[in-house]
Amino acid sequence: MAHRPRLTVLSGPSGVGKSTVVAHLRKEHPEVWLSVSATTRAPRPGEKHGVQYFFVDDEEFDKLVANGELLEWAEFAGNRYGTPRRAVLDRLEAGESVLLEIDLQGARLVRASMPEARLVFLAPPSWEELVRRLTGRGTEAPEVIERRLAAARTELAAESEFDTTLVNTSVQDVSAELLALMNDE
Ligand SMILES: Nc1ncnc2c1ncn2[C@@H]1O[C@H](COP(=O)(O)OP(=O)(O)OP(=O)(O)O)[C@@H](O)[C@H]1O
Ligand SMILES: Nc1nc2c(ncn2[C@@H]2O[C@H](COP(=O)(O)O)[C@@H](O)[C@H]2O)c(=O)[nH]1
Repeated sequence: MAHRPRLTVLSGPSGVGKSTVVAHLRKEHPEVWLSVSATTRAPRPGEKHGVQYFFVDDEEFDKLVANGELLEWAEFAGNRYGTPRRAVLDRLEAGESVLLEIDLQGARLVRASMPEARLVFLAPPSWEELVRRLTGRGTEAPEVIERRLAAARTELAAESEFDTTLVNTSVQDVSAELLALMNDE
């Protein structure tokens, strides 16, 4: 019997390894469909429009919101991020599984509008390791790292709102666990 279509939301503090885990999962299982969000954040070196994000300016983001084109959106550490609604609904309606990688505020909004969604929290092995990963990534200025760590304290305190927690000690192990959850009946 085919597994039923499922919306899976992966959240967790900035730097915990969400993108790394999802990239590993999709390399081994290219059939896993990940929603590409819109953001007002500037691209990091190597990021491409339409691949990691749809990079838009404030005016374009305002239009997406005004036209109801976002399933959810949130402001995170000084930038706005949102999930394009149509692409997600098309896949769910076609019976396919969908993966969203979004922040806590977005996860709460999805839970409110689509209670059947499965919410997965990715946790760091320790606070010190989270700081090491976020700092070691080398993509944000020190003041942005501070903002993201402040948000991380709030996100870690909300872990109990999620259906499942996965601890990101090993990228390989946790991506296999995530796939198993997505395929779970
Ligand atoms: N299991 C792991 N062990 C060691 N380092 C890891 C692990 N997972 C991810 N990392 C490293 O941690 C850093 C942050 O990872 P990543 O960018 O995937 O985090 P993120 O949760 O997507 O962050 P953000 O929410 O800010 O986009 C990267 O340098 C990545 O290589
Ligand atoms: N609510 C939403 N959050 C999103 C979305 N896309 C990404 N994110 C989250 O934003 C932060 C920061 O991401 P970064 O790429 O700037 O490091 C992180 O927690 C992402 O998961 C979205 O569409 N909606």
